[in-house]
Amino acid sequence: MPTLVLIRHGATRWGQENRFAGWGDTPLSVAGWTEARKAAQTLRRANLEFDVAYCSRLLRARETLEAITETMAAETLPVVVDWRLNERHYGQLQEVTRPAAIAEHGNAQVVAWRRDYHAVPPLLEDDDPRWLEQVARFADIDPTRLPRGESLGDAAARVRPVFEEEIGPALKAGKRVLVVAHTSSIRGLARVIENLDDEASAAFRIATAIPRIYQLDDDLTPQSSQDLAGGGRAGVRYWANKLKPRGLGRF
Ligand SMILES: O=C(O)[C@H](O)COP(=O)(O)O
Repeated sequence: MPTLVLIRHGATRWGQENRFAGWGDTPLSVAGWTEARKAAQTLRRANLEFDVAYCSRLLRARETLEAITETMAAETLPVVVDWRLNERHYGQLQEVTRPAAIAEHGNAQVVAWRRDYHAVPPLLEDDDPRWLEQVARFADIDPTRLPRGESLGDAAARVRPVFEEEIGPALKAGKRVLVVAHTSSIRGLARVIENLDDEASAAFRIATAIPRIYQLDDDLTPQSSQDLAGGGRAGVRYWANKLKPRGLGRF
């Protein structure tokens, strides 16, 4: 039975400061490194091993994967780094603290930008230093393909082909797959895997550095999902979710 594990990166420095991160390249905080290593220990205790890892190109995801492979003594794990697994692009909100954004735009607007599936935050403009830095950081990608700000739906549409063209075929080929990404790129993957509608997609949440394990059938229809919380002496604790049949929304 194909097994897929999704992990959101560990806590970050900007997260500590309550800043919108998006495509901004904030590193893990000390706590983030610690929780990423704990996630790896939890995976080891659950006897999970991988044949390939897919990772976003943002530093916080790559550092999380580094912590996991070091802790699991799996440094030779093949890794595919794909910018399409990056976080949803937060446009002009990137680096701004949530309180500052609310002070400028009002709470209702900020809530809509965060959780309305189709709301697009203000886009980065050509002369914005954040855009210029992004174009330099992704110099190998045609800049017309790079987002300047995305809705949750835009990000999900960007992520979908990574599942359909890369992760799905790897699973069908019998590979055990680990994905290290972000709230909204994982939201996009969960939308495909669990067949979520817009409302359920927008409501989707995943905690930092808590592995989510899907058991899939050979058609990649999920049979169960589990959030693997820390172990301690009691051993690994699972929160198992019985998935409803496709089309009935999120369990
Ligand atoms: O990009 C970010 O800052 C977060 O990963 C997601 O932020 P949100 O929960 O405010 O959408």
